[in-house]
Amino acid sequence: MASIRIGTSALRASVAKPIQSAALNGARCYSSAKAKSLKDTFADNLPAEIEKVKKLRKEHGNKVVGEVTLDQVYGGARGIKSLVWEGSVLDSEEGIRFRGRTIPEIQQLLPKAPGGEEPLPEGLFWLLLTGEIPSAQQVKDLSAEWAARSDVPAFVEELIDRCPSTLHPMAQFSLAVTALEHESSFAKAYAKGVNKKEYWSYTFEDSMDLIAKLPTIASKIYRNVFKDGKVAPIQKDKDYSFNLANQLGFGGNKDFVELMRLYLTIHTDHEGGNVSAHTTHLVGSALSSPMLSLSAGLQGLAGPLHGLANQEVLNWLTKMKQAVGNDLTDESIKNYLWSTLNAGQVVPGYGHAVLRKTDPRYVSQREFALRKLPDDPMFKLVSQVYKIAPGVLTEHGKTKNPFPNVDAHSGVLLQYYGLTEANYYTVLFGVSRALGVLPQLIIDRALGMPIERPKSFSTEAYAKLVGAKL
Ligand SMILES: CC(=O)SCCNC(=O)CCNC(=O)[C@H](O)C(C)(C)COP(=O)(O)OP(=O)(O)OC[C@H]1O[C@@H](n2cnc3c(N)ncnc32)[C@H](O)[C@@H]1OP(=O)(O)O
Ligand SMILES: O=C([O-])CC(=O)C(=O)O
Repeated sequence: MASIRIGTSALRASVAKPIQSAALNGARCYSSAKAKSLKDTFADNLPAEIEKVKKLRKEHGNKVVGEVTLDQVYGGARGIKSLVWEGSVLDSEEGIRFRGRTIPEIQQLLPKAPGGEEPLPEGLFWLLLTGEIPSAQQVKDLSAEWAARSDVPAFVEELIDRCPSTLHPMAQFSLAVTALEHESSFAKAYAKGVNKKEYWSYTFEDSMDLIAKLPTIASKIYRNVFKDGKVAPIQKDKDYSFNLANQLGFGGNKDFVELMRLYLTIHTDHEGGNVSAHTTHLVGSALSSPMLSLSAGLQGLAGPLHGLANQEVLNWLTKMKQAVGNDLTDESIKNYLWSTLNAGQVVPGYGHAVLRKTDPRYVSQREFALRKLPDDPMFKLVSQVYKIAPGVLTEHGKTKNPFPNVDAHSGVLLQYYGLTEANYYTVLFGVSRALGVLPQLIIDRALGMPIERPKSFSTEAYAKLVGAKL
């Protein structure tokens, strides 16, 4: 015990100093007099976290954690244990746990807005980064801090204004996030030759700035492409989800604001292997700034097998209604599912690389719908598809998971409140995903994680490896 304490305090000294010097170097700190700030909380916990990993590796570093088959190599690395992700772990049957907590648990535990029912995503960001449930005051301070950092540089707004409205919102989003590189304190500090031990502090500052600016950027894209181009200013005394809802033009609807709080909370993190999280981590491992790393992750999220599936689901449902007309019987839905499969297409919103049961994120959205929009015809259609699709997909016999994922439900909630433009939906997913992948980037830098570089072989080389003749 004593020796761990000595080790920890020595580490604490070596980490604490650079934090101070980072602050002196101009890295911003908005710590509250009332409650311990997020940065201080993370910094105080860091020496013990570093020590934990050091000890684990020292004592067990040479233990085998898995073996890899040739099928896994050709099968999208499914199931290969090769990443470290602290924020969440995904169980194939149970679904996601954020720092050990299920979605219903975080709905209970995380602070809510006054009069609100859903957790504030600020709280989940705190939990993902520190492993601790923040107090209501800490979450309030974080909302205020993000609001204070929300100004978007004029050239980024102009860049968005210059995009043709036919450029997909996700391409505009990742473009704008890439352009924020101009503001990166990490990139500037690195260029000046900052000490490795200070990387995390600048990564933290960049991540906070980046997250703070996303509602204005996301809303600018929405308002430019679909409305009058005007975006309301951030209200400094309001929470992140209220501001996003308000800037999109839906701030007057309390239920939509609540939906945003739920939506931004549940879409954050899904362990490290999904395309957006893994890409952000991979690009970040080259010490690219948080802006460039997140932008890369967003570009992965924009693929139809990943986050873009939420737009595909609503489009698919709309096409089904057009094809089938008002006769939405179980039989006609079944036939439509088969026509999708027989055309060699996937049923969007169904299946998953890891999950083998209904996604608990789907369940939490369904519960929201049952409370707020039980009679909406699109919700009823989604529910009817939920009854039929698993059976059809099972009979089809290809997918390992015939149940719905998060994307099967999100669009139907948004369209109910008037956000009907499906090809915008993944931008909202991206705002939330930033809150999940950036904590890990900060942790990666704090733990000094190395550049990622797995081994590849040619088919000939693999054949040789397994003793096959081609
Ligand atoms: C936030 C998220 O990213 S959640 C996922 C969002 N994506 C979607 O909803 C798109 C539809 N779903 C899919 O395409 C897949 O289920 C994925 C991409 C999510 C997972 O892919 P995999 O892990 O490869 O799934 P799985 O191992 O079950 O695939 C086996 C076969 O079933 C097919 N399959 C999987 N899901 C579906 C589906 N929903 N509809 C039709 N076929 C499917 C695969 O295309 C694959 O076919 P192939 O052998 O001809 O290549
Ligand atoms: O885990 C995955 O592969 C995809 C997913 O659901 C997510 O990233 O949210």
